[in-house]
Amino acid sequence: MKIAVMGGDGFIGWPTSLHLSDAGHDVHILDNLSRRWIDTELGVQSLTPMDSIQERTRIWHAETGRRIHFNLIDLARDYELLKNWLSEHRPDAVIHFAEQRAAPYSMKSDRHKNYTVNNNVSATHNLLNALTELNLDAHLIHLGTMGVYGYSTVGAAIPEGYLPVGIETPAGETVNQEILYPSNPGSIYHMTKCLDQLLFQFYAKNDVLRITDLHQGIVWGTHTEQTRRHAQLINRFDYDGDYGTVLNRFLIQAAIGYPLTVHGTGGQTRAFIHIQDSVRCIELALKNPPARGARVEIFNQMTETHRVRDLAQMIARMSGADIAWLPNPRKEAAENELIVQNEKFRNLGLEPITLEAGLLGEIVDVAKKFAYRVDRSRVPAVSAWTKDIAATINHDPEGKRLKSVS
Ligand SMILES: O=c1ccn([C@@H]2O[C@H](COP(=O)(O)OP(=O)(O)O[C@H]3O[C@H](CS(=O)(=O)O)[C@@H](O)[C@H](O)[C@H]3O)[C@@H](O)[C@H]2O)c(=O)[nH]1
Repeated sequence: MKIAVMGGDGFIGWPTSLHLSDAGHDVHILDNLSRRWIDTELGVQSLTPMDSIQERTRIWHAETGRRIHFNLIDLARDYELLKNWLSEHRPDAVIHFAEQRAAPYSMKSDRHKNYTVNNNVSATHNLLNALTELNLDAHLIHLGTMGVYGYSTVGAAIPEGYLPVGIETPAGETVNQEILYPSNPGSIYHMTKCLDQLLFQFYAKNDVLRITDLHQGIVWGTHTEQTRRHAQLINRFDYDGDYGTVLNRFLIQAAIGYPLTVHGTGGQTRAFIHIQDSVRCIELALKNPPARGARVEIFNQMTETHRVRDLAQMIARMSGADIAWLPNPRKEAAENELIVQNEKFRNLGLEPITLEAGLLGEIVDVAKKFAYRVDRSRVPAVSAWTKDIAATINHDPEGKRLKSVS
């Protein structure tokens, strides 16, 4: 297949591009390199040393003989460029990662909120609009988030995208139907993914686009089979307070002797998936497109759920690290349960990498190896969800804002 990977220079886009190229597909990356600019804005860098995208694709070609093509295109701003590219190349599938994906970054300031909404919603809409205008029947796979469901569960399992409901008619009969699971975003970033869902629903109905939306949990790990092949193919690894996700942050914190930064009581339960399984799921989705005219196909792309404090305690036991119980910079439920249905990928043959089996290897491989590259001052998460919360947590130097360390 000819596949366009929008955002193919990012944390999941890059290993996905390699994985699909390795599987024999003709891969074309479209990316505006915004993650690299945001690193510069924030004054942080990936834990792992990353080469330019041109250099990465050159090494891939030297290693495998396969070409991955790179196009510097901004989906949100360069509509005509995007449309011209799609018109010329007419890909069989488009994988859409080209969005600002960090919740803390999206909450940093009014400017960051505007950027995240404008970038994410425009990128998604431009893509849908161009596919429709060009009459291009490419399967669109979008990387969505588990966060669209929210975390105020009532003890019931979260279905894969659609909720069966019974509505009573005036005649007293019950009409059964399935509706898109009610959105309940916890950040501006998550809100943009909820808006994406509506855009998909409309275009699938109105213009019979074939769309798959992957509601992914928190990704951990950094290597995939292909990124291990050469030092310069390595994936990025974010550890800073804005882009670092919880488990990868705990791993690097343990490696550098920094107390594990648990927000609040650590009672938040979240869904997780290893990066290797994430790229496998994307390939499975690619092989199983919805029919033309079908509703948006939705998968829950996660393999395990864990409570944040349980993860911290597990890593503390394994590594001897301390745990810091911090005031939570986010507005979120202090404690929640989370049960998620994920049978669709399991039925398609996914055999997940478990945390238990994979975790130690990740600590040794990546966190310890590159610990010397960490800037400790960039570890704290200082982006606050409200002005009131900001007043209580910001401007505290390392260590001083720890409520307690155990
Ligand atoms: O040092 C930290 C960092 C985070 N947390 C807590 O861990 C939980 C998860 O935070 P996270 O930063 O790992 O994940 P999140 O902000 O939800 O976003 C990440 O995970 C999402 C999937 S999900 O969480 O919505 O399932 C993806 O969509 C996003 O792109 C990705 O950045 C939150 O309760 C947070 O307060 C800590 O206790 N300590």
